[in-house]
Amino acid sequence: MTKDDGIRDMLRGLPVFAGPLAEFDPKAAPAEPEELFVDWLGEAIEAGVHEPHAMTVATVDADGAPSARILILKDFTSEGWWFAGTTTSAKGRELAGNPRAALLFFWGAQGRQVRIRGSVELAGPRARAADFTARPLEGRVAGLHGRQSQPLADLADIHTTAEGSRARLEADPGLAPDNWGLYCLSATEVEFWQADPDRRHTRLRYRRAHAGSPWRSELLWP
Ligand SMILES: Cc1cc2nc3c(=O)[nH]c(=O)nc-3n(C[C@H](O)[C@H](O)[C@H](O)COP(=O)(O)O)c2cc1C
Repeated sequence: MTKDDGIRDMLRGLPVFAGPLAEFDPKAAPAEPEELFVDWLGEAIEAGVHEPHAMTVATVDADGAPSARILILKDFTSEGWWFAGTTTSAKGRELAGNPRAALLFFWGAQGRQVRIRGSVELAGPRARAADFTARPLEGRVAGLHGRQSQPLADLADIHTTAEGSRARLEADPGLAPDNWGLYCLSATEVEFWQADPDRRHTRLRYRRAHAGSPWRSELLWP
């Protein structure tokens, strides 16, 4: 047996949909996906899912090449799903060039994923600064440099920069980097996926032409 065979066997031996899984009756689903998202998020929190507000955010670069990373969901309002990071990071540059993204929530213990697609808008300067200043001190210390996604010459630079940032924030707690970005994704497509131990998974997709138009939903083959 080669080393590769060992990895394949290990992977194929891992359980999936081990449960106990959540249940989902699409016939009882609300007319709008926002309500169902809030229900599922609440159930993930209640079930003790680790970081249930962490989501994969996928963007594309100027060549159409996709890129994905985990971000924290900062808010969910009638406008959409909010997240934050710097406007000069890879994701910030990609969103400036193509303001569309996909979000993915995976709540594995319940056998659930929610897939969201839509357009993204950058909030205005006051909302962006307010988002930064509302962060816990450690988050502000870590983010004040505004150099997210730039090459780092030496690990020690993180510590010296953090010490400098802490001193600046202690002197002026209202400081925020100019390139702090707060983004809102307005969805045109939201799909709820519920695993079934017998692999008869349930998929319910909502779509609408644009924000403000009515949602239509349909079941999909798993
Ligand atoms: C659990 C978790 C939460 C994260 N939350 C954020 C976040 O809210 N904002 C952020 O900019 N990066 C966050 N990150 C780091 C990103 O995944 C990523 O490394 C960073 O945003 C740079 O990505 P980019 O180079 O594609 O712009 C988080 C990472 C993890 C694992």
